[in-house]
Amino acid sequence: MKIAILGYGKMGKTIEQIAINRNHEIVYKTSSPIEVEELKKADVAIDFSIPDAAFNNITTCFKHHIPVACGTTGWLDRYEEAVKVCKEENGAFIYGSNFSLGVNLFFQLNENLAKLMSKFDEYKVDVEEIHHTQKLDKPSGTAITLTESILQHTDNKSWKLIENNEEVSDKEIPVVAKREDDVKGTHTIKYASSIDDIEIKHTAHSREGFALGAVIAAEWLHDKTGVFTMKDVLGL
Ligand SMILES: NC(=O)C1=CN([C@@H]2O[C@H](COP(=O)(O)OP(=O)(O)OC[C@H]3O[C@@H](n4cnc5c(N)ncnc54)[C@H](OP(=O)(O)O)[C@@H]3O)[C@@H](O)[C@H]2O)C=CC1
Ligand SMILES: O=C(O)C1=N[C@H](C(=O)O)C[C@H](O)C1
Repeated sequence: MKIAILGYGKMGKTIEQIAINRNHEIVYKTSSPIEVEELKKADVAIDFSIPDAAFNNITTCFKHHIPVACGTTGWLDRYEEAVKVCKEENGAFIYGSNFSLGVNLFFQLNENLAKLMSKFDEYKVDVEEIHHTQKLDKPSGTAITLTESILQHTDNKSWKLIENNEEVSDKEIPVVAKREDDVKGTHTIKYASSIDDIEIKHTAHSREGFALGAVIAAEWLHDKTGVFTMKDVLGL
């Protein structure tokens, strides 16, 4: 496939290496607003840019009928708008807050655990994410996906970002975001009671899992139209 990489930063560069190893050709890579004539050389685009750029990048892809896999986080307030444009343009779109196989399995584990724990009021849940200090958004997209899934399966009503030990109400899930040197991405879900704690945790050791998942998603998407998630790609 001919691939356009929108956002040639830490992830864009890792994606380039993995795509080349899988015999794809990178026909366009940019860290600036899209030049349409360059984009049109591609069969598929992969966006790992910045929160302020993702919506324009992906809707430009829809308008020019280039399928797009987007991993950029921190722009999700415009997700429904993006889906609408995709449908109007008969485009192809997959958004994943986290493209790694391990995290997508962890999403399933989190959902199953939330269903089980919803029957036991004595346990209070919290979510913690740790990332490198260059990350622009907080909490991480992955932490938001995990928390939204817990909300769907429990009596909790909303979540709250905790930065300075803020209080939370009984029905709020605290989401703690920490920034430490070069941490690639660590997510922990903890159910705590006065007697014991139950925790599940995913630790990324490198960016390769995210990048491989994104390339696999782009391969899967490139001949389709519609709006998809990694559950569709992985058959979960
Ligand atoms: N879904 C997933 O699996 C994963 C998602 N992510 C997400 O991917 C995104 C990128 O992460 P990462 O690579 O670490 O970040 P980086 O900051 O390393 O890369 C972002 C790149 O986007 C560039 N950029 C700025 N404006 C535009 C624009 N208009 N169009 C295209 N590119 C632009 C930046 O350029 P400049 O530096 O010049 O501003 C930079 O090169 C983040 O939102 C992150 O949360 C990260 C890992 C996994
Ligand atoms: O910015 C990152 O690095 C990461 N961002 C994604 C997120 O916000 O969840 C995925 C991964 O954790 C790495």
